[in-house]
Amino acid sequence: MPYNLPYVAPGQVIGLLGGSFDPPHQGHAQITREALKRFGLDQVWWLVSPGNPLKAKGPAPIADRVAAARSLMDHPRVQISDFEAQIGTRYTAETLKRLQMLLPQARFVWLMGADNLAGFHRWDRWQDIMKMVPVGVLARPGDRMSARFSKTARVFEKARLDMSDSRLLGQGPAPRWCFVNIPMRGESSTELRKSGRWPH
Ligand SMILES: Nc1ncnc2c1ncn2[C@@H]1O[C@H](COP(=O)(O)OP(=O)(O)OP(=O)(O)O)[C@@H](O)[C@H]1O
Ligand SMILES: O=C(O)c1ccc[n+]([C@@H]2O[C@H](COP(=O)([O-])O)[C@@H](O)[C@H]2O)c1
Repeated sequence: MPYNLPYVAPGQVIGLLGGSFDPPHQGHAQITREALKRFGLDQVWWLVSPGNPLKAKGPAPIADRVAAARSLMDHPRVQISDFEAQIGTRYTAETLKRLQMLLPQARFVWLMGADNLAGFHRWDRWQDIMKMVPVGVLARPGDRMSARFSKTARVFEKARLDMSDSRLLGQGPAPRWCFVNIPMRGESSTELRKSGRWPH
């Protein structure tokens, strides 16, 4: 498989969790386990970003973040990838376009925490992203309301799937998105960097 991507059988549903992972933490692990269950995913790939285009300060070296992610998340259905660094992009729309071209047999679902839905309308080609892949949103402490009343939630109101149908998210065409309430964890990379537990 090119770019060291895992094998994908026809029709498999792959959740993509893009992130800075600077550092990775149990909040990432929690939403990944919940996404596998709640959205009926076959695999989740953590796409370790070369750097969020909206964050002014660059993250720690990608090799360190990938290594930390691999040691934190050892799960048979989760893969850690530096695909975006390999193809030279930081933009999700471009990443999705390339993955869909490379793996036409796969069904991709974009995953994110509620904080990212709240600011999603600032992402490059955000409406195109919504039309390219279904989007699964996972509750995060403090962000449920801002996500619910976000511009994206309003513009794509009709494409929202009820939480009780979350397992169908990857089975139908985009645009469709689903917010799920899950047992939440409060960890954040910002807090871990401040506490000095990440040597960067
Ligand atoms: N505790 C958490 N609960 C729910 N979602 C989370 C949590 N932590 C991170 N996420 C989600 O995981 C993805 C990657 O997050 P990221 O790597 O930026 O971690 P972060 O803790 O939000 O980092 P930072 O504090 O540097 O912004 C994002 O979609 C984010 O919303
Ligand atoms: O494509 C964009 O414009 C864009 C803007 C902001 C964030 N993203 C992606 O969203 C993911 C989450 O970013 P972060 O820094 O919150 O972990 C990560 O994969 C980023 O590359 C993408």
